[in-house]
Parts: sequence; C-alpha cells; structure tokens
Amino acid sequence: MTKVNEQTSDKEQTVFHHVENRFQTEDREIHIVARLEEPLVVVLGNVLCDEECDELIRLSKDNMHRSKIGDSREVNEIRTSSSMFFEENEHDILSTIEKRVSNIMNIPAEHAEGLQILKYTPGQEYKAHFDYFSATSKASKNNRISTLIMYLNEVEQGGETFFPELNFSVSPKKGMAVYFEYFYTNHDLNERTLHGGSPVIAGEKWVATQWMRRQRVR
Ligand SMILES: O=C(O)CCC(=O)C(=O)O
Ligand SMILES: [Fe+2]
Repeated sequence: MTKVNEQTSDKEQTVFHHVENRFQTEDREIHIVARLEEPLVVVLGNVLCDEECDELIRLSKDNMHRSKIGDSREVNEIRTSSSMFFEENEHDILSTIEKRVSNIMNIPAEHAEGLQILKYTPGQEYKAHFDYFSATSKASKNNRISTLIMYLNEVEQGGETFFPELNFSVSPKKGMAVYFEYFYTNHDLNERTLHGGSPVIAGEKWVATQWMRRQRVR
C-alpha cells in the first residue's frame, strides 16, 4: 500500500504542458481528444488541415523509398512501409507545420529531426518498437524524447497505431495525431511506449512523424 502511494506522489515530469481541452498555437487551435497519464499518450485533433495533409502527401509521393531502420540503415522486415525525410524548411508549408509541431510538443524546433513521411499499402505494417535508441547505440548520446504521429489520410481498414503494453490503439483519422514521450527516470514507463502500426487491410495509410531530441540538432 505505502509503495503505491509513494509512486503516485512521485509523478514524473512531462514536457507536454497543455491541460485545456483546446489550446492555441501561433496559427491554429488544437483539440485534446483523449489522454493517458503515465506514460503520457495524448490523442490530438485539428492538428493539420486537409490541404496540409494533401500537400505533404503530394510533396513526398515521388520520393518514397522502402523504409530503413536503426543505425545500420538496413532494409528490415520490422517495417515494410515506404518512407522519406524532409530537409528542414524544404518547403514553405514545412516551416508552418514545424512551428506548430514545436508548440504542440513544447520543444524548440532546433531539437526536431526532419519530418518523416511513411506510406503503407495493404499488408504493410510497422511491428512494435521503441522510438528511442538503445543505450549502446551512438545515437543515444542525443536521444529522442518524444514523438508526434500525424495522420494524413483516411484509411479504409486497419493501420491503427497500437501500444501493446497499454492495451491501447489509435485509429488513423486525417488531420489528427497521437503524441507520446519516453524520457522518464522510471524506465518501465519508457518501455511501456512500445508501439507499432497495424497492417493496413484496405486503402493506403500516410503518416508524418516528428521525433524530438533531448539536445538541439541544428
Ligand atoms: O504508422 C504508425 O502508426 C506508427 C509509426 C511509428 O511508429 C513511427 O513513425 O515511429
Ligand atoms: Fe514509432
């Protein structure tokens, strides 16, 4: 009993500081649709307008490559989708979105990796994984601390973002997003952010993923 009490009073610090049902970024009102407290997972609405979603897909369409993961950058069966990264501010629309995402995640844009676009066709998936790098990898010196996955289209069937340790999944909905963070001192909490993309059953699935690093990257 005492132990449980100790744990609740030692609630971990979070970076995401929005508590209202709706909050304002420089250019857009964002809606909080659902939240889980520890680890913090927040479902957000009204993150991108339809035109921004369409434009991100249009701009990346011709540059999609079979996804590579990890330090070795090898093609791996863990992720069967196609992907690409934008360079920072490569297009006007990116700087707008970059600022908004930085507001939402409450981390300066200098900590942001290039926005990643992922495309899944039927049968393609992203098996359960962590977004942070393992302590033994070079990249962990400036590790990722939080993720925002933005849904760019309506998926006919399948393609949920699932969190197996939390018994929780988010169905893709155009313009919405899911946020989570994993820099907690309690490593069990970080490990509970295990997540993946379920196989798409019908239609295509497009997402834009923003990862934030602990220190600046530019
Ligand atoms: O496609 C999804 O729902 C998950 C994507 C993901 O986990 C990632 O980009 O790190
Ligand atoms: Fe991920």
